[in-house]
Amino acid sequence: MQANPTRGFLWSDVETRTLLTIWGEQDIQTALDGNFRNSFVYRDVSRRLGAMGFERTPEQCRVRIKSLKRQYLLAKEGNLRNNGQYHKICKFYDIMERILTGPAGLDPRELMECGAAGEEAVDGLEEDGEDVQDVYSESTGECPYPAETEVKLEYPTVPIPIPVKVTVGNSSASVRPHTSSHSASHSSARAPKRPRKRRANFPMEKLMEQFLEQSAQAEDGFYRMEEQRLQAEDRRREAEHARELHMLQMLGQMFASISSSRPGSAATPCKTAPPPPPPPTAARAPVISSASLSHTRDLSGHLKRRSPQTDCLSQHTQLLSTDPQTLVLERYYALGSTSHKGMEDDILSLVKTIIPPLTSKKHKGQDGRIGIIGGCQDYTGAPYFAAISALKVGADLSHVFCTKDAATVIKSYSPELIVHPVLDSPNAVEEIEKWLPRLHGLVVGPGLGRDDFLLKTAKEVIERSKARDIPIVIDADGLWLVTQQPSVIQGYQKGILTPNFMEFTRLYEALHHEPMDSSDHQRGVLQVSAAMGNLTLVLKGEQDLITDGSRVFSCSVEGSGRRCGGQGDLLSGSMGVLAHWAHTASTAGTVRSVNPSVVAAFGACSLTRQCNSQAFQQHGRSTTTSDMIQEIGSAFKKLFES
Ligand SMILES: NC(=O)C1=CN([C@@H]2O[C@H](COP(=O)(O)OP(=O)(O)OC[C@H]3O[C@@H](n4cnc5c(N)ncnc54)[C@H](OP(=O)(O)O)[C@@H]3O)[C@@H](O)[C@H]2O)[C@@H](O)CC1
Ligand SMILES: Nc1ncnc2c1ncn2[C@@H]1O[C@H](COP(=O)(O)OP(=O)(O)OP(=O)(O)O)[C@@H](O)[C@H]1O
Repeated sequence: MQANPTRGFLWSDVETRTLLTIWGEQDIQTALDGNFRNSFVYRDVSRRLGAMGFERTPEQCRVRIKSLKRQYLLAKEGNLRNNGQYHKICKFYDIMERILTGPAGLDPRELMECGAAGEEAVDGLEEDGEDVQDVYSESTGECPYPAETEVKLEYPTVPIPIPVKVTVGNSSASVRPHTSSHSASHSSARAPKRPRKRRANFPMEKLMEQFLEQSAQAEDGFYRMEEQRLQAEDRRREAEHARELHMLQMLGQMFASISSSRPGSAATPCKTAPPPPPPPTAARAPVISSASLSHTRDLSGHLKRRSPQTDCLSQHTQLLSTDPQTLVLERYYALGSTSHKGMEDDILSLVKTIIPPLTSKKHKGQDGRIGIIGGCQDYTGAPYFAAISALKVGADLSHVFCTKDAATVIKSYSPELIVHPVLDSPNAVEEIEKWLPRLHGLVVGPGLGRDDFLLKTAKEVIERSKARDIPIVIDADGLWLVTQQPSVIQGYQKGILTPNFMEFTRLYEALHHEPMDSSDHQRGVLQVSAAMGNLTLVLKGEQDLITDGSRVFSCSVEGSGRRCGGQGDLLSGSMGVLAHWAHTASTAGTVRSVNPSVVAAFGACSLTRQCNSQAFQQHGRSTTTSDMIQEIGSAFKKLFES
């Protein structure tokens, strides 16, 4: 996804260039040309800009263009006079020049003669005070270049000062550059009429030029200060986050040492998972001294061969680790996948570190925009469950890309969802791709169905999302697609598969061409993950088994005996958000030595099970997925915010 580094009113160069490219398009220029009511055109500009990954309101686009035009006109003036300073005044001079003087563009002389106010008029919108020229021309009704305006006065012959009022914000200044008698006598004395004065000699123009230059400098200065303020704010937040992380790490160390000193804990027979086959791709962030590695360092630092038995001792060696996160996870592996309250608490504390703080400094969208690919005539509930769960977990916006006939139904379930009826349209991929730059996470499969065309579309969307480095959770019918064509997601480190037992069996058999040994799920998940290029995999069931091919984590937060359709959709929708948060935290260095996809998967499994438990306490046998969704808020708080 194209990052938008701009904040608030600051425009980055790349954003400005994108805006100019859009604004310079023939249809936009034609629509603007001579049109006084142009708000609809800027709505289109804003929409196109959005599609390129930059969120700006139509008004922001309009004001920015005005500002650029003002700089361009000023620079043009300088350029005409060959003082060579034009590029200093207008950074985007060349682009503006190309647009405004190109075959479809406006004649810049025309702009200079008449000012830009006409073209920039907008339905019912007030001027913003930014464009001094426009304000000037509006307040005086004159062209902003007074040298080009002939002033003809016949009476009186005594000198009368002509005040020129320049209004900026609340301040105004009266400038008396010349007197009427002076100009009147000059104009009447001349025969034949003198050619137009050179504008450079006209004091009013100089004044205006100076004024505009100063205002451009002030504007730049303001943006610079604002940028610095925001950077300082970022640094403060990062420091705060690092402090919190440090506290958590200390807690992790405490847990580790308590557990290792617990009588008999080191002697607990270890249920070790067998080492997985070597991963097909050079994998991920190092998961140090994993039990799956064939070597480890002993106390004296020598490399020695490791047997499965020595894994039982890893609780001791891990205490030497300098990285508390590694230390915590290492212990889980040593304990195998049996449910262990301490283990779950510890890994939940890692999940806590990826959750973005809620602050008033953020704007809508920053905590996540999630897309669900699914929803067809037969299945409208599944995509709804996934999308609403993403919102309830904390995503800011949730999009559903479904077939036409499913769209109205899904919309009617919830006004909170943004529903695109595009999945079965002939240009579905292009329609969806337009939104990809704005999405932070994708969930493919809930209610997708198995229609060939829809699966082909889903495949193409996965490919394009991978190219944009978007975390992708694949569930339900998306897994059907993966079973047919594993390469679609193989080796993609931001991919997570969430099969139920049935889906897992299909996948296993497709990859290994032999029946699965259903007595050893741990071995099975390690094999499938490794065959998929160390993809993160969640086998849902009585315990959810989570692996990235190097170790297996088990989530057995207490749920209930109630199974009903849609629980898996709640899981995949919430995982979409957590995956985005986890990868963001990983990029920021908050999650180290841990596969962020695994952290996200563990968080989503815990949350789903907690929701199930809470809903069951209230509704018992009649618990449905909707009841579980109602519990997301309090379950999240209980698990991750207490
Ligand atoms: N409200 C909605 O709109 C919902 C729509 N949904 C959507 O439906 C679509 C198809 O999904 P799916 O899960 O029904 O299809 P699939 O994987 O072929 O399973 C078929 C058969 O497999 C079996 N089976 C399943 N789980 C098993 C297990 N753990 N262990 C053992 N066996 C197991 C079981 O066989 P049975 O018990 O009947 O013999 C089951 O009948 C998909 O798009 C999904 O998103 C759902 O999200 C629900 C809510
Ligand atoms: N036997 C079980 N005991 C406890 N919890 C379970 C059990 N099976 C599933 N779950 C919980 O339900 C979640 C969803 O698993 P499930 O097998 O229902 O997925 P699914 O079949 O893909 O769901 P969907 O109906 O949405 O397609 C799991 O992550 C787990 O939390």
